[in-house]
Amino acid sequence: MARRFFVGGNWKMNGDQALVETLTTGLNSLDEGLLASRDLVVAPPFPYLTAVRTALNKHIGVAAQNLHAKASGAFTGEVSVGMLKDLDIKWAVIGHSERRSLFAEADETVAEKVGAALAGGIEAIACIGETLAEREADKTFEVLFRQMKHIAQAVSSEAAWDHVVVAYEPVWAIGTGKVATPEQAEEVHVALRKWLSEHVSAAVAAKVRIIYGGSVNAKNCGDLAKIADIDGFLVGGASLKVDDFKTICSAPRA
Ligand SMILES: O=C(CO)COP(=O)(O)O
Repeated sequence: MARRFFVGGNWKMNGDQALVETLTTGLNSLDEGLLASRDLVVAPPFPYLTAVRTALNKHIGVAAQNLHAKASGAFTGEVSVGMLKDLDIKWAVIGHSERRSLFAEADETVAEKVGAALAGGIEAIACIGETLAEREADKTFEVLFRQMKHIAQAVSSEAAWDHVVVAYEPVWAIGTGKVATPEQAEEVHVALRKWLSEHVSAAVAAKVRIIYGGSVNAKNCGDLAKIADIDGFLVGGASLKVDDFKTICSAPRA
């Protein structure tokens, strides 16, 4: 069965109430057939989650950009899975490279968060990606497979993989304007699927969505969306521009 195309918009620490209004109005005007056939998800900063959830058409999902693995307690500044569920937030971006590099999230922490999200009924957009130095040192696959291994250990069953989207975001392509070529992204996506087939199962490898993130924009999304192994996008900067993001959400497959 064809994997359902997924487009996520990660606002990062950007936006305000005016953007909430502009973006939600714009996305609500997308074609109903498109909304029914794809997963479109936006990840605003925590303070805007409820406003975005309330304003958006129910066919469009809302994601947190992070969560804490513990259910509650003395964790100042953190947000639990239960709180997200309470606000009707069904998705979370986990292990984004900015969390890993700027907030010292180790593979183990990312895995714990993925496990907590799945256990609590939140769909995980689990991010992996190599830095430029790692790519240049020929360590791309070593790094990606290590990150995947930790994530895979947190997914308790084949069925649980239905609630995981893997986002391949090469760090050198994030916010740099240097998009991976369709061939570079395809090479990695194919390798990740092979890894899943060998280390999890052929069924999981066939069904799990592997999306690409890193300088995706309204111009380059068309070529990337044609690649069979690219099941969608995680978009940063361009997700803040309503017309560009709508173009990306609508990018035709082959
Ligand atoms: O990090 C990203 C999405 O999570 C990608 O960001 P850019 O699209 O701004 O490169």
